[in-house]
Amino acid sequence: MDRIRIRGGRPLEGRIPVSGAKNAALPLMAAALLSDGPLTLTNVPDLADIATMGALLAQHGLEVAHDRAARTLTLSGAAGNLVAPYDIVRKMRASVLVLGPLVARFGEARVSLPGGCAIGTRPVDLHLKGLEQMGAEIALEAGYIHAKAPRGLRGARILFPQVSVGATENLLMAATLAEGETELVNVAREPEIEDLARCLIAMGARIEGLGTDRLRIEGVRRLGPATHAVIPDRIEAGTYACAAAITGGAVLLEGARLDHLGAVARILREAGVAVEEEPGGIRVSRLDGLRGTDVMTEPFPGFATDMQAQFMALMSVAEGAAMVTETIFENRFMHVPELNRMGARINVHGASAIVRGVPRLSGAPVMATDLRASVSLVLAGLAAQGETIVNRVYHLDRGYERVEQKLAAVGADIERIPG
Ligand SMILES: CC(=O)N[C@H]1[C@@H](OP(=O)(O)OP(=O)(O)OC[C@H]2O[C@@H](n3ccc(=O)[nH]c3=O)[C@H](O)[C@@H]2O)O[C@H](CO)[C@@H](O)[C@@H]1O
Ligand SMILES: C=C(OP(=O)(O)O)C(=O)O
Repeated sequence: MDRIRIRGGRPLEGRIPVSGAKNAALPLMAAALLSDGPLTLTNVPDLADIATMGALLAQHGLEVAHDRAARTLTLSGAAGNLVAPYDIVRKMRASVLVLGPLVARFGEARVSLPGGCAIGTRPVDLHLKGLEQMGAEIALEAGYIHAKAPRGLRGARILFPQVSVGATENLLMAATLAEGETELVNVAREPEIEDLARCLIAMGARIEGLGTDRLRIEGVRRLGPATHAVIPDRIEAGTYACAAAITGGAVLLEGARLDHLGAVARILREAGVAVEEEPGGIRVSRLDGLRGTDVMTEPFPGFATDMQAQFMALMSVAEGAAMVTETIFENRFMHVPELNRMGARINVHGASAIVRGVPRLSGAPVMATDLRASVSLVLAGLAAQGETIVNRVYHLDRGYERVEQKLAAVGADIERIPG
């Protein structure tokens, strides 16, 4: 298994290109099941998760043409096999996003239950209840969700008791081919949802309410071909903003969008980081010292849970204390013991962590069990004195494209050790 070696202490200076968003690209790929295509996606990041979703769609029967150099993915054909097997779904929870499109288009699907993961139990009850409201019959059999709607789905008014990104995406896709009107209320407003809706509209779907917490979808008989550019990855941008800040550097995040950062930009500014939009992207630089700043994760436009671990790494070297409260996932503090091994002073009390800033972290061998926890250790390593080895790099490869190359290009002493 590959590892990453970092020798910390170098301020990052220069430009970092921001890739297309993983969490936008994955549902967009699932949307290809709704038509014969071709659906051409541009600005697709080259990541392990994209390869996994490509393999899932290929085994459903789609033709998947991925031109990595051109960052383009073309998906065409109709699904012949309606089963999403455990072996693929277990690798990536976003696989469950094939459920809505398959049932809406083919009247049936068998999708492995994704199960829990390192950050929490992550049930899919809201996805299933919504599909039931649209007329699907759902049974759980041998670890699989079996959904049937032989006469197709019908429009419904679905009120989400809790904001869910994945359930919004699954039901939005399903509703595009349902008979009649669907109203989705209290939907997630993450930029990835609007990106999906725009692509569906380009395919011929009728959707209103983009960017709001209420989506109205008038079902159509069929969807057609489209070409769509994936939005820039706001979490990758936020991560590299923290990298610049933790090293006392200044970088231009090429292609990043300030309106997609939501509360992340405001909180970084409160912490003493300059965040300014420029024609080519977002410029981030640390002003004087970092200030301990409290933060609570919330659905968009609140502070993203996917930025919590990175911000905690930043706060571990800030002046004063910060309270970091995680409200989305029940177990998303696995980075804490590892950061503490690097000299951080963090205590967890239930859903909150108190971070008491220290003047300096020290390098250590570390590992993490999920994507954002892993990258928070990379950030800590960039600021730490001495050498840090981050193990289990496959977590990073799920969501960060060429992380070591992008950071080395702006002055970090970082390399991948194949193994
Ligand atoms: C591929 C992708 O885009 N992943 C993102 C997506 O995950 P994902 O779509 O899985 O996250 P959700 O927004 O659905 O989850 C939010 C909360 O709702 C709960 N819940 C969700 C569905 C459900 O049926 N029942 C239920 O109880 C979850 O356990 C969690 O506590 O949004 C998360 C929240 O911004 C991000 O951290 C993930 O990076
Ligand atoms: C939690 C994440 O992804 P997933 O939902 O695919 O696990 C993430 O991107 O931080």
